[in-house]
Amino acid sequence: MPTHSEHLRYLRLLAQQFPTVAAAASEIIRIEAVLRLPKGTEHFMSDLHGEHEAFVHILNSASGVIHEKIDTVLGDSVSPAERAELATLIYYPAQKLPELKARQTDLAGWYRATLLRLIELCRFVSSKHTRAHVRAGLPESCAYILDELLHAHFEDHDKDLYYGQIIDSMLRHDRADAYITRLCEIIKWLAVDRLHIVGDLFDRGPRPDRILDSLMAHHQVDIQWGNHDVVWMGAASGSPLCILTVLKTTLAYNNTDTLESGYGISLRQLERFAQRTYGQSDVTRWLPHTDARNGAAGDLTATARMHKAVTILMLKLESQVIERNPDFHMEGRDWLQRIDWQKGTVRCGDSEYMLLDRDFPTVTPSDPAALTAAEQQVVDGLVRAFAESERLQRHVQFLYDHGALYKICNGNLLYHGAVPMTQEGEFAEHVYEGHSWSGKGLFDYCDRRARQGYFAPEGSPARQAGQDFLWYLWCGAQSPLFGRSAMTTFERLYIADPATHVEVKDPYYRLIDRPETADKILAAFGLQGEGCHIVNGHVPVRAIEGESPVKGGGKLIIIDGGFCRAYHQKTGIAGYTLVYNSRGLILRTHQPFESMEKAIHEDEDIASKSEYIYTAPRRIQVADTDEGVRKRERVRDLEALVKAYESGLIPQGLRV
Ligand SMILES: O=P(O)(O)OC[C@H]1O[C@](O)(COP(=O)(O)O)[C@@H](O)[C@@H]1O
Ligand SMILES: [Mn+2]
Repeated sequence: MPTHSEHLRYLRLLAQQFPTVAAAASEIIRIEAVLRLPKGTEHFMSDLHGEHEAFVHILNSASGVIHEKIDTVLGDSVSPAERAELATLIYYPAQKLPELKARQTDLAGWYRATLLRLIELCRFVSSKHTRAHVRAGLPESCAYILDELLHAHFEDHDKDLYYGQIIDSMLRHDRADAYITRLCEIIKWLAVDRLHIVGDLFDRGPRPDRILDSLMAHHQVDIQWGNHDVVWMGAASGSPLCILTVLKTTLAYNNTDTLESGYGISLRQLERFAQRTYGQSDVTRWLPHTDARNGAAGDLTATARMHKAVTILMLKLESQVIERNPDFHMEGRDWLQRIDWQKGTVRCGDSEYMLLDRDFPTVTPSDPAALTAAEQQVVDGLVRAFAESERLQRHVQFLYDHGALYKICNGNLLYHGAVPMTQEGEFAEHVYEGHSWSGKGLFDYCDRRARQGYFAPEGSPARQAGQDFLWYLWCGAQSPLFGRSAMTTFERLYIADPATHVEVKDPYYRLIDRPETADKILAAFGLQGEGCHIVNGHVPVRAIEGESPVKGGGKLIIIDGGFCRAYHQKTGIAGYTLVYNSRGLILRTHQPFESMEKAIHEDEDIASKSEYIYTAPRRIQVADTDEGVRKRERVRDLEALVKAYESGLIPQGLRV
């Protein structure tokens, strides 16, 4: 609670902005009007995994929201094919506009019809917003005309004539393309207020860097980090182990483009080292995943050699990190210390297994975690290249600025992985740095440690500890971003017995089938009530086996977007996204996306099914949202200011 004098000081500051009773009162009236508007639409996606084309399509189409608006506004008077064409134009104006223009025999007529349709649509999507909000988002060059088009009244004059005149003059001055493009952008902007990304932007798919560029251009986005994101954040922070881990996945998916073209990180030095060291080795086991083997045979062999080189480097650095972090309790996964170099076997759990690859030319058995001089050089070069990639640094800075381990927004709790639990359904306790953490406390602790890896002073022990923790968040058994017993990368590469490949899910994933688990988690994060839900990513939903993404009696939804092509066979469906508008929470089920090429030229949209999983008892207003809480506080302050004016405590018209 502020003291009386602090409060007065604050009111005097507010008085600078609203110097009279009239000014303060009209601001109160304006805010109260906004509070009664319907809540803006939120759009949720997760597990994008570098599939930028599918991501851009879902983003542009707002998971089908745009198409629905078109259907509502234009209805049956316009054919389905023309509506689909208009939808494509809105999604991809730069690519679709030239194509459509080239096809017209009466171009002026087409311009008129298209502009009129876009204006109608724009008026419809702007109806939930105040005029000031819409005006603030209009590009300066077109602001005046667009404001006129969107807000003109036609009580006493002819709308068609008025629009007709404006459009004619746009055509005469060759401005129609610019206005069409602007209108398309505004429709997308107004249709979705806020975008939530529930983790895993990186890995497997080709261009996560392009996804990040799109997100950075978005008007309002937040990110809940996934395990694949934190390891890239660790890599950009300068953690050698995180760098090798992201390289391992990148090479296994033959995605060197992400690094070389996307981030300007050259793999030449690594490639030469791999050629020198493993040139004579059989690297068949190290070839990229079968569905990622596009490229010449020679290139694939070079990739396989690099894959092997980084894996062995990764194992060495894992050994070092595990040793210096007893808190992680990962000694059982310190593989290089568990190998019998003479016999060529490894101890996994209580059993001994033959190694499938016994070729370790860079390992000294007495000190297996030590890097050779040549390996150290490769690692140093990579650390420098990651640090010097400006684009990667910009992207990771953005992930820190707009991201967190979890988010609470308008009654919903969003996180990527799991809240670690005991078999009995209690929040599991974990001791780090001598303190025990669980539930929300564990999430807050992990968030702090993740930031430490990037923000603690260069070269400090705190920074290294934070980076080690970023790696733990990627694969640790108690990491809320991972939620599995172990990441069995080593076992899959080196041990034939498939029983060792199993990753056991945290009890959380069983317990979320019960409604009380979701309620317990929500309560721990300070949320309760009908409208509160948990939005979770991370695990592909096996729709093919009848699994539903809606758990906990409807309180928890797993929305792995299923963008990852490599997983389509497992899920039998592309995935899920969520839309939360003023009427409730809508689950969208999407079929796989073919390509942007097809979407643009054949108007092929992603087929989606949509179902309400929560219907609000009445239309949700801005007043019911987090923004509404802030606005109501503002109203209270302004009312106090009015009182202060009326009682003479603060003189009106005061300027300092
Ligand atoms: O299928 P891939 O790409 O080889 O990777 C498998 C690994 O990915 C993981 O599933 C983690 O990735 P997700 O966060 O996307 O689930 C690990 O549990 C597993 O070891
Ligand atoms: Mn994940």
